[in-house]
Amino acid sequence: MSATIPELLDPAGAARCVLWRDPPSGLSAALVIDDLSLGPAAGGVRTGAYPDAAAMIAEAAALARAMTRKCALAGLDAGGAKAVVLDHPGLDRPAAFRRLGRFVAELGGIFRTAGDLGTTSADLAAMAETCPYVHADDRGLAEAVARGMVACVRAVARARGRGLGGLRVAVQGCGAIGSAVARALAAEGAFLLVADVDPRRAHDLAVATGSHVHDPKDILLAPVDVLAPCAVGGVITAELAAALPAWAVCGAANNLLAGPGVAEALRARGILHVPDVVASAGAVIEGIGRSVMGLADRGPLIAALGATAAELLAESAATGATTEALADRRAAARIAAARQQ
Ligand SMILES: NC(=O)c1ccc[n+]([C@@H]2O[C@H](COP(=O)([O-])OP(=O)(O)OC[C@H]3O[C@@H](n4cnc5c(N)ncnc54)[C@H](O)[C@@H]3O)[C@@H](O)[C@H]2O)c1
Repeated sequence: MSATIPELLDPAGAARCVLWRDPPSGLSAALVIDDLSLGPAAGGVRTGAYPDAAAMIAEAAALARAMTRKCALAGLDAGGAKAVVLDHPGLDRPAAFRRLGRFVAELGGIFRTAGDLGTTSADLAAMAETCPYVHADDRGLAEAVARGMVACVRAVARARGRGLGGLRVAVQGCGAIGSAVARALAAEGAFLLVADVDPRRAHDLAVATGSHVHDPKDILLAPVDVLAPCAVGGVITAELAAALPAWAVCGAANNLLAGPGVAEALRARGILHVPDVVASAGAVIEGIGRSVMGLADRGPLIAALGATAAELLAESAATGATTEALADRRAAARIAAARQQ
């Protein structure tokens, strides 16, 4: 990748990028702060293998942009950010995450963080030893995502005159989020197929929820009502959108559409789509609602995600615009209003 750092960030936004290195622990990390118009920037720490620094920054920038939209849509006093940590054989995880915590603490609270794909509970606990701006209760955050997802899946079901009982849902990914989502949907009587590239995780979740394990290679094409991708992003491509048996897509994986034309491909086929910036917002509502906004009860904001999903679906049906475009417009309007104050 030969792009410069400014080219990797959102050209319309006021993004900042910080690179951190700590040779003794093997830490290499990038932070992108996308927007601070509504308050401190919120976003998790993702840990993964990246070919180079440009790839890390590009991923952080795309995820930070999505966090800005997510916070704005959820009514939070927060902007968006994302940190990514390079996973490699020389990474001393406890030392690296303690060091990362100190780096984040130096920012004085403009970046509020938690877990994300590939970052473990132990990593977060190590980070929280050195940083007061880490929400280390990843289980509580996953349960908050699950509550928001249930509200959004209920909204798509209602749009088809259905309830959650007997609804067939395919859940891709049985990690922190996929597990919590599957448990919550199973408790509401949904019929679940679950899949993970780690067969043990899928098996354990299926046993715990009374659901069925599906082959991870074709879970996206499973003959279900609702597809719920809860693993990696970019899984809904234009080709998949053309072939999808499900009549709705509602997943918590961040940036789950592979490109800008995919939302329209789904809409053109009549597939109901809840943008992941709405469906997955439970965690950031829980974290920011408590630590920044001082809300004793974050439940109403999480429940409101279902109402937002229903409004976007209804507006999309009435206007022909995609739910993704409508969500973008709402988020941009709230941020523009805040910038004028
Ligand atoms: N953790 C949070 O608070 C949070 C909040 C909102 C959104 N999200 C998003 O939810 C998604 C999952 O995050 P998580 O925290 O559960 O991560 P995780 O690392 O705990 O779990 C991810 C799971 O997906 C599996 N997986 C990876 N690729 C797969 C594939 N191709 N097919 C099937 N399974 C696959 C992994 O084996 C793992 O079990 C991510 O996109 C993340 O950005 C996370």
